Amino acid sequence: MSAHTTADPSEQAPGQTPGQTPEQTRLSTGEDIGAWQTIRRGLRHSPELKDGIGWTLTLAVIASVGQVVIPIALQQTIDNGLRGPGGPDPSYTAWLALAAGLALLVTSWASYKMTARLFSTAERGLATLRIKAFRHVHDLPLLTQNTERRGALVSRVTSDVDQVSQFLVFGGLLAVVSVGQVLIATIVMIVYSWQLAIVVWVCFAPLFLSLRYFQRKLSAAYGTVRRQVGAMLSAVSEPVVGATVVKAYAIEARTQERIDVAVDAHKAASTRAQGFTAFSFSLGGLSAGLANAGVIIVGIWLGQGFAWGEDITAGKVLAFAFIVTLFVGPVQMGTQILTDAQNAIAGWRRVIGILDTPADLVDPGPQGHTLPKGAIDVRFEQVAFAYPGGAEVLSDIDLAIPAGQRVAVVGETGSGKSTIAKLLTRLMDPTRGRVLLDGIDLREISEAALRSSVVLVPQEGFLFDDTLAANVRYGRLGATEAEIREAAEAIGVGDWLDGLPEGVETRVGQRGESLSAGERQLVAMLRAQLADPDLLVLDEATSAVDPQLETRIGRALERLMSGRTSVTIAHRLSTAEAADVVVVVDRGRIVQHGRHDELVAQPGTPYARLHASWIAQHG
Ligand SMILES: Nc1ncnc2c1ncn2[C@@H]1O[C@H](COP(=O)(O)OP(=O)(O)OP(=O)(O)O)[C@@H](O)[C@H]1O
Repeated sequence: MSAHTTADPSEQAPGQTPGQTPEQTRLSTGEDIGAWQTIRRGLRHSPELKDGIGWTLTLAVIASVGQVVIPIALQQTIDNGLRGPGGPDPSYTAWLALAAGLALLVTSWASYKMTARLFSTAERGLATLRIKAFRHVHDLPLLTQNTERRGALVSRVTSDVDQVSQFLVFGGLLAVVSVGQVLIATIVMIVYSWQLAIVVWVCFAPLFLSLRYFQRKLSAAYGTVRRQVGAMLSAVSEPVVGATVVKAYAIEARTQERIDVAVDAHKAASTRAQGFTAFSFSLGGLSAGLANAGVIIVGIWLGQGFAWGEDITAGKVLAFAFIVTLFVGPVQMGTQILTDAQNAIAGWRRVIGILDTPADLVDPGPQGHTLPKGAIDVRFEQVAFAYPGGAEVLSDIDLAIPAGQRVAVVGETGSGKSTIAKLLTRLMDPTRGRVLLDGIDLREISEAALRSSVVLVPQEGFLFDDTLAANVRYGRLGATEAEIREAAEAIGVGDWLDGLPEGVETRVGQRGESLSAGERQLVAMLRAQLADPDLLVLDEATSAVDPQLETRIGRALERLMSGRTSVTIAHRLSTAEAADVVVVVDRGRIVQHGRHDELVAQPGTPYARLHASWIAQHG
């Protein structure tokens, strides 16, 4: 199969640094979704986030109201308990202290409950979002998945969701409490002295007025930060996946350079975003300082009866100083929340972007056709295919394969053989024409029926880090050990299984590294045999294995194909020789079709040339 099929696009774009946005991505970036729309849609995707919100808000209000108990108690103690008309009143002061203590207990309990609830709701809601996004990634056609760098894709369902979670737990909590505190602090300030309340609000006005501006700046800045996190993860994960190549070619320095560029790009984006935060935070500090000074100066002025004839008490001025801190804290925190919110929204957008990307290989579902059991006949009718943004790589493909026939597809590298296999197994749909199985257009066959009747055995079947049995069961979930054995006997690999240290329970290691290349092929065949397809599409492995194993693989293949229609992308002369029909593909077109001996007898044709080169290589 061509390297393009599974290669990461970033590997194909040497000029592109990891810090750059991969422009070829076909996954929606979500960047055109507005902030409010993101929140609305995010909540729709994770309805759990709204569960019990009423009670959580009530707890938040209790927690906020409790905050003003101290300044009010202080004012009452000073003005009525200590400096009351009849002198100090200890029992009144004691009652006040008791009431304040009780209020504080309730406030702390409410605050604890609210935090716990926010934590669990946020985690539940976001777990759903993560699962949904990940499922959708599975539904996306391979072609779309492969346009996004893997690290970036992973970051969308991991670190991007984490940002949302962090914000919802901490920022969301603080936002609720802060708004409550500002409102209550304002009410209490107005009750105590509307003039001092105006002083405080005037000092904070510039900050409030500039919030919208900062929000826009921060939104853009954090959009870049989230993108760079994805780029950084791909830059790091790629060399880990390709560690063998990195080591074999001693390209650690170049790889490190790519990582350094990605890390630098991320640092630059983060620093820029935090610059805005620092500025708005300082503006908050400045406003707070001004408000404190203003309250004391104007308070004393009013207290001395210099202005508006107000008679403000010492208790009120002191209470005011406390209330200003209640007001300042949340407002300053607000700027931090704004920052977190922008980071979270940028992350949320990218997750929603995944969900927005259409799964363009539409599954007709239960309404779709199923295929009757038994060997399948295949027809390509005027099929053409172009990869997105590229020229046609297959044109005018007409091919009829009767049920049970064994077909070998041959051609030069890059001629389009693997593309035919991908169309036949509906990993992609043709840009023109139709592919029919038993006379039914592939697009009308339900995905479940298709996958149970048609199996693709790729050149390098991916093995998961698990036991051999678990890997083979991807062919038929729930297959018993006896069924696995039966399948192994059917393709003649039972004795090989017995020879493994722990039989079917032998662990295969990451990507099957504990097995040899040839053994991995046997596992792939066993998996296919267990799946029991009616149409088998094989991309013949090119890796050379020892002659004994080669014979065993050949025999297993032979048995695997028997009684089924099979289409093999052949790289070996022996496979073409053994096939009922050989199809020769040249530059995206079928140029020859017939039995091996007929074709080889046509000198000067592409098949004759291929044949000559096989003979030259293998004698
Ligand atoms: N994902 C892709 N995106 C863009 N072009 C692609 C992609 N995959 C393959 N191609 C192009 O399509 C053409 C046919 O590729 P294909 O993989 O079908 O060839 P092949 O005959 O199977 O080659 P090989 O024998 O080397 O595996 C080639 O020109 C290739 O560059």
